[in-house]
Amino acid sequence: MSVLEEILDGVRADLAERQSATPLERLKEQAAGLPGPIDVAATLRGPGVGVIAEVKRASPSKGALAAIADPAALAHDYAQAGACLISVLTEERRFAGSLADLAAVRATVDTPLLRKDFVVSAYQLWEARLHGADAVLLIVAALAQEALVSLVERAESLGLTPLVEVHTEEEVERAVAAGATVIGVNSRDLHTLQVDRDTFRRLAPLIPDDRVKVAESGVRGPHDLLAYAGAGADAVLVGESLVVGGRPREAVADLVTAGAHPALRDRH
Ligand SMILES: O=C(O)c1ccccc1NCC(=O)[C@H](O)[C@H](O)COP(=O)(O)O
Repeated sequence: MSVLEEILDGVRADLAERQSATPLERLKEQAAGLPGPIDVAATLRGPGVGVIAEVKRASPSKGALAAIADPAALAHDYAQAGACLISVLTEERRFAGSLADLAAVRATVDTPLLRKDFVVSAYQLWEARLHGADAVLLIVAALAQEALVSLVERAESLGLTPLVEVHTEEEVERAVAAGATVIGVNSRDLHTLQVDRDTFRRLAPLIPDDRVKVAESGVRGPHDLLAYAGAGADAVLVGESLVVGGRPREAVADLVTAGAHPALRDRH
């Protein structure tokens, strides 16, 4: 069984428990009257190359990364440093995240938020909405095409922007066919966990120019952002290097400065 399949097994088991504790109808009632999410595709089309900063405590590839006692304080640092979107991992077993983290971050920053999880059901979209997300990750490798199309539509109907993640040529085709507006190329292979930054350079030309292109994983500093930008990225998603370096605010600020370079300003 691959790491991704193991993660998905755990996600489905935890989801079944939450669904039996709180039926979908109850979630919908709780979400009624919430302010509408921000249009994250429009945010990512802003000038320069945007920085999506991730609250990431642990990962299957590295184990524990950082003891983040106060995810809201970390997100506040990210926001102050100019991150255009904050990604909050909510998967509990392998990433040590939670929906409580997402809600705490929402209560603290106005920056748009991405619920970063392994979404397999519309129930998780309602949870995302209820806990303050503006966008949700949908991983093509984790979903059959019918489910992907349905989740893209359901997310958009709730005002959530789907960030549709791909890692292969075939997955790019599936994301485009599903109508994804924002497509993330993950340089990390979710089966082997190997990071190959060249993946973005290979796949980006296959993504139509009217879609937003996000380069995910493996950003160690401004030089990697600039390399992804040179290959056509509109934004980069960064986790590990921000939380292990001990200077998250400065690390995001350095990336934001690189992404705002005049040569990158009018690229959209
Ligand atoms: O990070 C992992 O080990 C991982 C393993 C299996 C599935 C997903 C995984 N990570 C999710 C991500 O895509 C990253 O958190 C995100 O792109 C940031 O990457 P990085 O900057 O390399 O931490």
